[in-house]
Amino acid sequence: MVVEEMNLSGVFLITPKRFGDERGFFAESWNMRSFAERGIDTEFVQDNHSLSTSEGTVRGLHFQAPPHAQAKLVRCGRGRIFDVAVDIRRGSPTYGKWYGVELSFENGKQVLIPEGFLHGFMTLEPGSEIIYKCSDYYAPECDGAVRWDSCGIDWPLVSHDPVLSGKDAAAPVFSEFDTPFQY
Ligand SMILES: Cc1cn([C@H]2C[C@H](O)[C@@H](COP(=O)(O)OP(=O)(O)O[C@H]3O[C@H](C)C(=O)[C@H](O)[C@H]3O)O2)c(=O)[nH]c1=O
Repeated sequence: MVVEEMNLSGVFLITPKRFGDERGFFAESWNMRSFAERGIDTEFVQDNHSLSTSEGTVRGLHFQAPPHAQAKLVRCGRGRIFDVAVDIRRGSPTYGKWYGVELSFENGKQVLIPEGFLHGFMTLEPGSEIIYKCSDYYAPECDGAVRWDSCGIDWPLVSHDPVLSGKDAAAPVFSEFDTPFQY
């Protein structure tokens, strides 16, 4: 397993080892002990799985506010996505900075996004699925969102306007957003 810390402190790119043979491959997608040995000791309590049927679907940018803030360990089980994290911890030296990476079934990469970050992604192929672990349970009363196109993110170009949920289309822009997180 290769673990790299990204330019946003606390955001890690993880590439589990794949054991290939004539049947295909095997990989440990998460192992608490192996991750802790590499400095990632986040405890997860919920696993999520979403399918986006269209290329150019954007889900995000979302967060859960304290006391139910979530760290997430995100991987792409089918297809390809551009996954993004944005630092929204007031007082952070990287406040408002974003990090994006392509996650795919092919590259098997995962991204660890700490509490205090927005998370979102754009699908780059139809039928893309993400599977991601969360460090706290779903708490709709703490759910929050910022408009996907208001943080200066260099999203990949797709051939049409993004497919968005009503919630995401109506989310506030970053400049009008009052973060609940303190660095
Ligand atoms: C997140 C969540 C949702 N739901 C229910 C609530 C809705 O009835 C339905 C769809 O929820 P939503 O439209 O919020 O799903 P996404 O737009 O994929 O939201 C997620 O997408 C971004 C990328 C994230 O990082 C978050 O985990 C999450 O906000 O699932 C649950 O029952 N449990 C949950 O943990």
